[in-house]
Amino acid sequence: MPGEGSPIPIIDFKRWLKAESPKKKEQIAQELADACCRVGFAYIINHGVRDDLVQEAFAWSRKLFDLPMEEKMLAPHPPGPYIHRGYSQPGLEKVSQYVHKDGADPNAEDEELRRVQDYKESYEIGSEDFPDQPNVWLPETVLPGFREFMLRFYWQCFETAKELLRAITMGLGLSREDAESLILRRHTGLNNQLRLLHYPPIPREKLLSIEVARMPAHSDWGSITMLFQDECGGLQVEDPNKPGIFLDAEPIEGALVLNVGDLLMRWSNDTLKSTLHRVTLPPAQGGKAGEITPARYSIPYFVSPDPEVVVECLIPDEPAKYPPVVWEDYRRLRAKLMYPEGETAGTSG
Ligand SMILES: O=C(O)CCC(=O)C(=O)O
Ligand SMILES: [Fe+2]
Repeated sequence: MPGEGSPIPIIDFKRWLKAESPKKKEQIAQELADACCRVGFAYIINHGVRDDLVQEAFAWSRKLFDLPMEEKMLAPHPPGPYIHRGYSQPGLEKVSQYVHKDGADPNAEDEELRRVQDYKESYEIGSEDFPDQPNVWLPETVLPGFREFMLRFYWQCFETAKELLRAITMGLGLSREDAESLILRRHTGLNNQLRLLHYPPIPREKLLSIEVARMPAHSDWGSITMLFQDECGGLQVEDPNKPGIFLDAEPIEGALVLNVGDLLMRWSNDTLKSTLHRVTLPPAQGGKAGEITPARYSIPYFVSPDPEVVVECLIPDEPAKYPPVVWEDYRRLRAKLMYPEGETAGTSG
């Protein structure tokens, strides 16, 4: 069975959602927090997002990316890195762990980073109640029902996200009251991001020779990420015991992949790990010359606090490893080189 022997633990979240006693809840919370401390990643089964909704989300995603380019371009990602919504065609977004250096020329840094393009396309969706990041929708006639479904899915995912956040923070030792006031209340759902991702088929050699990438190694920036992936495979997670070595995080039917982002790492003073991960060749392929790697679809849901929230060490009696940071400032710092400054979808790639 995929996942067997993997250092990424499989957690049955029904044991939290349907726990008969606070003691049982505590147990599962500790298991989850332990996975987040050791690996930063866990497979979550019985997570509470209904399977028919997940399947429908993938069906919509396929429909969206199957549209002709001119139609997808009716919902273009706005110019520059700071508003992250709408459609990005292959080559527009460049994922990396690189952070803009003060005083450096961002154009030169950007050119260097973009030598290897990410061969993927994406569509980003947020809540409708957040004017700083307005959604960019396709005209309803192009994909009738898409908008309504995606917003419903967004809020469904948030229900599970809140429970996961609750369990992780209580597993870390926070009282229920502290978990609510310090973490949950700062995550109203306003500022999450639902991302549809499509990695088109590509000759294996192009990925092997790093002529192009699917998604290079990076940590996620926010609090937690819930990832739904199709059966293709290709997600890899850095081995917690061997830096630089990446392990396959093979898809497990019905499971979502949970990972800790930079903010929970900072809040917990590095107790919780924000682990590097990437998307590359799927495992166990024949490797014949000219072989084409199949298309891959994935749907991450990034959970973040509200923009003005200050993130600082919550662990008592420990010297803070990171200075306090406002989430929106940190997001901008990480976003700066992901999209060419001032360039809009359609003028790149
Ligand atoms: O496509 C995937 O499986 C991973 C996506 C991811 O890591 C991201 O978008 O941050
Ligand atoms: Fe990621």
